[in-house]
Amino acid sequence: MSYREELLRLRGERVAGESGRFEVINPFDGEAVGSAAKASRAQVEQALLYAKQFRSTLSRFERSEILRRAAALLAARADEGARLITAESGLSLQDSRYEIGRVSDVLVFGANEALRDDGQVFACDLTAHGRQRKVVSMREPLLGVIVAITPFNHPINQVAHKVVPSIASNNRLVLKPSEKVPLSALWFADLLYEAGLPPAMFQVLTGDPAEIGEALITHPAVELVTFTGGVEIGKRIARVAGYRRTVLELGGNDPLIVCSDIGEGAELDRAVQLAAQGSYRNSGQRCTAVKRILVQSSIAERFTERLVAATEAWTFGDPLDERNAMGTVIDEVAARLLERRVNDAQAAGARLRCGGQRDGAMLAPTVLDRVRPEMEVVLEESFGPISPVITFETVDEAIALVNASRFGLSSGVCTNRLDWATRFAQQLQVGTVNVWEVPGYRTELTPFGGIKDSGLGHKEGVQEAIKAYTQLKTFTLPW
Ligand SMILES: NC(=O)c1ccc[n+]([C@@H]2O[C@H](COP(=O)([O-])OP(=O)(O)OC[C@H]3O[C@@H](n4cnc5c(N)ncnc54)[C@H](O)[C@@H]3O)[C@@H](O)[C@H]2O)c1
Repeated sequence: MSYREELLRLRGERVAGESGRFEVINPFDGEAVGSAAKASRAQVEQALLYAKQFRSTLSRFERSEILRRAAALLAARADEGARLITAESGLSLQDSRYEIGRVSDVLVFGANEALRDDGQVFACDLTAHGRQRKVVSMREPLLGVIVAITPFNHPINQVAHKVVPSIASNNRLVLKPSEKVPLSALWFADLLYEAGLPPAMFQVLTGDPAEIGEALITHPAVELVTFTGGVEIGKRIARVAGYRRTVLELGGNDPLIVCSDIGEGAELDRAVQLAAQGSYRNSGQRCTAVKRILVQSSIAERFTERLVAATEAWTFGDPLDERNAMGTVIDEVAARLLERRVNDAQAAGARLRCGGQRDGAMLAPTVLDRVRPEMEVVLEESFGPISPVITFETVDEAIALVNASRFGLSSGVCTNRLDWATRFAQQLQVGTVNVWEVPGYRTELTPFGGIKDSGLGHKEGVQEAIKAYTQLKTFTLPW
């Protein structure tokens, strides 16, 4: 892949950053993939004012067509997009291709939702003091600008989940993508412009978050800040955002709970596959990756043996090699942190069953058992390919273990007992309970998001994001 020298997407033009440039490094081989512009605070102001003065008059049909054309362009360039994601993130091509498929779904759902008017008509003669009137509800785009800030772990899909609902609802959005993976966000922006998107509806500012972060969050033109990323930055945004809407999608520490009623036959293998996929796909860097595996003690040893076999069969290495299921984590600093947590857990009594080796930003898929809840590897979000196995005796204990976490994003449950599945669904303090699926299972359309430190309960997913990006106005009529 040739070196990409990128510019801002500002006021409908490609513009150099007033604060210089930064390099984007391939985490696998340490080579520079390209460089991106550092926007200045003055350029943040320019972008926001340009967006603020623009009011889109695109019809539902026109917005839907832009998104459909973008989906067609993406399909035609899927390989190019996947290779760019892999080059700047170290994710395997298998993972990157999967991500492109998800982005396509976001575009298609966005195109469909753009055509859907969810306005309601309410009769008013429903009570003794009612009257012969009607209340009609309708959605309008925000008056102010949307600012979106995205993390590194799904370089294009995180961006798609912000901008597609914004286009579908006729808003204007300014994006600051992760400085670790800015190139694929800019590539995706160009694809949307080519599909006919007016540039004022989507601008991209790359740069140093320490320099431009606060300006993006506090400028008076900004009505909504939508952020996906870690808890620390998310809470900081909540503190400084002031009187404006925020949507915060933060970290997770999701469990896969494996109950003994499934036995030790084929269903145990199914649970093992879910554990491995949930832990290692996307290099374990999903907010909803399996970060703790809770196994009922009577089947724990058989489960762990088979998980070790599945983990040793998980291919990893050069992300561009199509045979490898897994590439690197985002950088060596992240890999070293994971390695240290694995070592600390061992020192505190956990047993390393396989993996644990690190080479640069590459951490081998790793299974630990005899893990206790107070070990850092499970107490904190460990954003990488680690399967820590914790045992439990009763359903009550499993629920208490999950709920003791400060996170509350999603969960997966392997049981065939409806009474247990129902208890988990009712009592786990999380945004999602997936029975016989990984915690990360979702469609791009459906509501998604966490509680506690994982978020304030505002949901994403194309449909919910459109709700967050609009104001619901009512008008009443005398009939
Ligand atoms: N809940 C979800 O939907 C979801 C999805 C994916 C990832 N995540 C979380 O994201 C995290 C990993 O991503 P990350 O390491 O890129 O997260 P991060 O919090 O380090 O960075 C996220 C974004 O915030 C920006 N940022 C940093 N400092 C800022 C500041 N002072 N002001 C404004 N913006 C600032 C970064 O540049 C980046 O664009 C994990 O915790 C993961 O769980 C959550």
